[in-house]
Amino acid sequence: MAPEPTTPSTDIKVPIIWVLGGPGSGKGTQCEKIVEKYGFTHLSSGDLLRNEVKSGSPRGKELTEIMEKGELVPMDVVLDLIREAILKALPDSKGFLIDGYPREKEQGIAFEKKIAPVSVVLFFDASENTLVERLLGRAKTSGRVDDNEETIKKRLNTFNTHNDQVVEQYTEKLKKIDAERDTEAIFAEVQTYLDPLVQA
Ligand SMILES: Nc1ncnc2c1ncn2[C@@H]1O[C@H](COP(=O)(O)OP(=O)(O)O)[C@@H](O)[C@H]1O
Ligand SMILES: [Mg+2]
Repeated sequence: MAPEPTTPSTDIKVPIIWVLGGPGSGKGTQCEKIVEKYGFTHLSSGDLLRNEVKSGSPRGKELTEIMEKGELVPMDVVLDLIREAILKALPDSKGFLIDGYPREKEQGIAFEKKIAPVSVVLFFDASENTLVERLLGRAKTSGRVDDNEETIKKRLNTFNTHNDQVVEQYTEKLKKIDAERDTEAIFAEVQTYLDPLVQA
């Protein structure tokens, strides 16, 4: 394997899309549809973290404790995992969907500094009632340690504390999308933001 560059990978020419929204806002659902149409590489920070946990590494064990509390894991860990995954997929990728990252203002700044500038920020906006309802529905089948009522409340609280500061850094790039609607209506709007990125 080639050694990792120590400066931002200025050779990333494909679009980078951040997918933001509270837990249960439909990020994963929309990313699936985006992958199907655009063939982008989907990287969910949550999945990367959960895979690290499964690997049983010391880093994974530390993460389990934090995730069970519904808190945010240290920024460098997430960014390293995302960076490794991007570099690995880069040779064949048409673009990257970064699902659930950044969760904090500093994470966004660090990403653009260490990896590459973001092309578009999709923010799926839904009320707290909607989020809780959907997560309790997902809990029946997901098997996720954090899909229970107590942790859900903490995750929503964590999200609400940080998200405003994340999104207020972006103006033109930020696309705030009403995520209370059905999946197809949301995806129709999503396409209006992504189509321009892939036109020659
Ligand atoms: N637009 C929608 N309308 C109703 N339910 C939805 C919608 N989008 C997603 N869901 C459901 O809500 C739950 C959470 O969706 P998910 O995509 O996993 O959210 P996230 O990745 O943002 O946490 C899932 O059970 C999913 O099927
Ligand atoms: Mg998800």
